[in-house]
Parts: sequence; C-alpha cells; structure tokens
Amino acid sequence: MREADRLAIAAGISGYALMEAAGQAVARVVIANWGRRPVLVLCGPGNNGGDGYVAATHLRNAGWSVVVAALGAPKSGTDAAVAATRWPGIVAPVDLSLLAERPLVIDALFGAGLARPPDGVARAIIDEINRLGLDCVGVDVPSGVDGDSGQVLGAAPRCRATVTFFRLKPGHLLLPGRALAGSVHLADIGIPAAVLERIQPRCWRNDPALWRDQLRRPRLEDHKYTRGHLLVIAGGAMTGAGRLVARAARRAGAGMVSLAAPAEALPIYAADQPGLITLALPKPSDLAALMQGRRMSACVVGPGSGVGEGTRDLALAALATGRSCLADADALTSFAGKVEVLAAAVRGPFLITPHEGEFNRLFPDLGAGLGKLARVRTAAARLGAVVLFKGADSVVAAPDGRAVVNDNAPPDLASAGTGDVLAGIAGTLLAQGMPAFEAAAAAVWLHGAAGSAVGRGLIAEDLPEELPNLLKKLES
Ligand SMILES: NC(=O)C1=CN([C@@H]2O[C@H](COP(=O)(O)OP(=O)(O)OC[C@H]3O[C@@H](n4cnc5c(N)ncnc54)[C@H](OP(=O)(O)O)[C@@H]3O)[C@@H](O)[C@H]2O)[C@@H](O)CC1
Ligand SMILES: Nc1ncnc2c1ncn2[C@@H]1O[C@H](COP(=O)(O)OP(=O)(O)O)[C@@H](O)[C@H]1O
Ligand SMILES: [K+]
Repeated sequence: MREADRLAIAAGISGYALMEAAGQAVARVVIANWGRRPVLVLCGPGNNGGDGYVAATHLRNAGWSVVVAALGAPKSGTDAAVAATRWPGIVAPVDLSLLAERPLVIDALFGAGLARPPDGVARAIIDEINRLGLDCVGVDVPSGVDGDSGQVLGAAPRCRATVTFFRLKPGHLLLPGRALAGSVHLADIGIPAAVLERIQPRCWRNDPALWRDQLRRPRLEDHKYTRGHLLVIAGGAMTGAGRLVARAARRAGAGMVSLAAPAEALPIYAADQPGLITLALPKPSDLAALMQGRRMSACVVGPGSGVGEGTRDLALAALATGRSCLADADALTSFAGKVEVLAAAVRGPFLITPHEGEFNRLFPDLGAGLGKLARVRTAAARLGAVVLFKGADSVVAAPDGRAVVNDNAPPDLASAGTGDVLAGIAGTLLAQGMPAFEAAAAAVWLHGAAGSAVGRGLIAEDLPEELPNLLKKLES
C-alpha cells in the first residue's frame, strides 16, 4: 500500500489529497450507516490518525457532535499534521472516560504502519471498546490487525465496519482480521488503476475473473475422453469419502470418473453411482500403465484411502506418472513427518488440499503464528506444488508466490464430507487440463458458492447437485 501511495504521489496526486479522500470516505460510511450520535475519533500519530482528523472534520461539518482524542501530535510537516491543524475543535488526550457516554468510535489509531503491539492507553482503550461492545468503525484496518496477515498484534477492536482504500488487504479476508473488521467498505481515493499494474500484486481475493476463462467448456466435437478422465483412488472401509469425491467430480463436468478401491468394496461404489467406473485397486507399480491405458488425465488420492504405507506408495506412484495429481486427507497424513519424500516425488501439476490438522502434520514448523498466507506460500514453495489450505478463509498458493484468499464460503460448510466434495471438483478441473493454481481457486470458489446456494441444513451430498447451475451461470 505504501508503494501504491508512493506511485500515486509520483503520478502527481498529492499525499494530502489521498488523505482527504480517505477521511471523507470514512465520514460517508458513518453517515450512511448510523443515525446522528456522539462520535469519538481516536487518532494515532501517523497517517492513519490523519485520516481520523479529516473524518472528524467532515462529520462535524455535517452537524455531528465529535470529540477527537489523540495519542500524540503528528510529526510536523506530515500530511497528518496538516489534517490535524484543519480540525477546528480541540484535541483531548486518549482516556477511558471518553467512552462513558457510549459514543460511536472511529478507530484511527494505527493502520498500515502498525509496528508493534499497542500498549499503554492505546491498548487499554481498545480493550475497553471491546468490553463495552461499542460500535466501532476501523480506518483502513482495526488497529492492531496486521493488514498483510490478518493476525492481531496484541489486541484490536471488534469493528462493525472498516473503511479501507484502493484495494482490500489480505488482513481483511484472513481470520481473525476478517472477523474483527466487520463489513468492509472499499473506497476509491483517487489512486489511478495504472498503479496496480506497476505494483503487480501477487495476492488476490478469489474471484471468477481470475480463472473463468480457463474453465473448460463442452465443445461440439467432444467425447467423454476429451472432457477429462479422473481416477479416484479410494478405500475399502470409508467408502463415503470416495463416493463424494466421485459424485462431485462427475457433477463438475468430467467426461469420465473411474474409482479404484479394494475389490470387496467395489459393489458399494458401483451400487451408489451407475455412471461411475469401478476398478480393483492397482498395485503402485501398475498405476502408470493403468492411467496411460485408460487415458486418465488426473488422479485424486487420499479421501478414505487409509493412512499408511499402501496409500503413501500409491500417492508416490501417482506423482511418478507426471500427470495432474491431487492429494488430500489420508494421503497427506501418510506423509506426516516425511514431507520431503513427497516433495522429491513431484513431477507434474500437483495440488494438496489440507485442513489445519493435515497442514500441521506436514509442516509442523510452519505454525499459526506466521499467519496463514505466509504459511501456505512457504509450504507451496517447499513442496513445489500448489497448496490449498482449507477453512473459512481458504488460501491457495503456488510455488512462485501467487496466492488467493477465498471469502465466499459459508460456515454451513463445516460439516463432514464437504472436503471430499472439494477434492472431487478440483480433481475434475485438473483432469480437464486447468493449471493447478487456477483449478484450486476455481474449485474452492465453486465449493463456497454451492455451500451458499444450499445454506442452512447443508450436507455434503447437496453440494455436487448445485454445480450444474453454478457452472451454467459462470459460462453465461
Ligand atoms: N498517502 C498515504 O500515505 C495515505 C495513507 N493513508 C493512511 O495512512 C495509514 C498509514 O499511515 P502510516 O504509514 O503513517 O502509519 P500508521 O498506521 O498511521 O502508524 C504509524 C504511526 O504509528 C506509530 N505506531 C505504530 N505502531 C504503534 C504502536 N503499537 N504503539 C504506538 N505507536 C505505534 C508509529 O510510530 P513509530 O513506529 O514511528 O514509533 C507511527 O507514528 C494507512 O493505514 C491509511 O490509513 C490514507 O490516508 C491514504 C493515503
Ligand atoms: N467455518 C467455515 N466456513 C467456511 N467453510 C468452512 C468452515 N469450516 C470448514 N469449511 C470448509 O469445509 C470443508 C471441510 O473439509 P475437511 O475438513 O476436509 O472435512 P471432511 O474431511 O469431513 O470432508 C473445507 O472445504 C473447508 O474449507
Ligand atoms: K485503524
């Protein structure tokens, strides 16, 4: 963001004009969403505080009763100092007594320049805002939230709304920042679009615009083999997982889905879905010939496969074919403490889809303290594969550093079996030749959209049935 500001200023827009637009946007959001009431604007010593003085001035001009309290005077010569001198009222020191009348709080303490956990009176007033449950509007980010990671440094106010500028930051999408930001309002403050091209961001909010063009549409001359043939390597005991993967893969548009499992379980799979091809589980040494012979373009291994050497060897054999491969669930747990073995085996496009527990088993040194985005990027670089780390704020990262954060998944998806559905969708997109990064991003978005379409009472089995409509809409 600093770079965006710098480039905008270099393009002839004054820093103060940006601050004026930012503060005005904050005032606009407040006026649009709250009735007139006492407002307390908390200003920090930097430009975030500068936005606060501007917002305070606009609210006062609109007839609101505004108290401004500052942690300290902005450094002279800065834009924030200019904004402070244009505020016509007095500036009080920050003090908890200012909250006594339960004002609407505008939090302009720290933004992009947060350098350490808030302490002293800043920390005390953040804690008190939360204790009293006051309505709070964050400027840029809730103070204490790291905009790059969504992590909280020490403490941050729980905001009803946050007004940010130019572009959402990862911290608005990643937990816990996303929960603390409330509803996020993105304001155009006059930074030209060309600046975005210069910055070349490497992290995006997941959106169909990123991958829609790469979805494979059915063509007149298609037959079932040209639309992707996915192999699902499933298990003998937990058959539900493999069935969900296969069902989702078929609804996502694969031309053919074959499922290989121990012979005794095949009748269960065959009875469940007449359109599913069932095969006896091959020996790892036979997998390449099977995939080649049947023109299988991708393979999903792991859901319901069982943890252990058998699954590990099949996953390694799948990778050795050089065809697109997705490893999930048991195929990931089977490599706990052995991630370097997995990394050394990567030949072709490879996607893993761990949840938090599976991620920790593979990458125990990449703990939560690093922030999800950094964890996933590091894991992807280390593995040489695309990593889709699931959750309410699923992150997809590629080894080259590209990343998307997904924010369309409803909490109704927290239900057993939904991860298997995700693996099936992604498996089909891989089988159709979509690059692994885009396939993962598209799959997680479709999964979230399917979850929203079903809503309350969702079970995993519902999700594949939403896919035809969603795909139709994406194509129109
Ligand atoms: N043209 C632009 O630039 C535009 C910028 N915009 C706005 O500017 C914001 C970024 O401004 P910024 O870079 O000045 O940083 P900011 O977030 O105010 O904090 C830095 C100050 O806080 C201090 N400090 C930090 N942590 C602290 C702590 N825990 N406890 C105590 N102090 C702490 C730090 O002190 P120091 O580390 O130097 O001791 C420094 O004084 C951005 O979020 C957006 O709102 C918009 O107006 C659009 C145009
Ligand atoms: N609170 C939540 N909000 C949105 N999506 C969620 C939430 N919790 C879980 N999910 C999604 O639900 C799916 C669960 O997958 P997983 O943990 O592998 O379960 P299972 O193995 O039972 O299928 C993942 O796609 C995950 O992102
Ligand atoms: K803030």
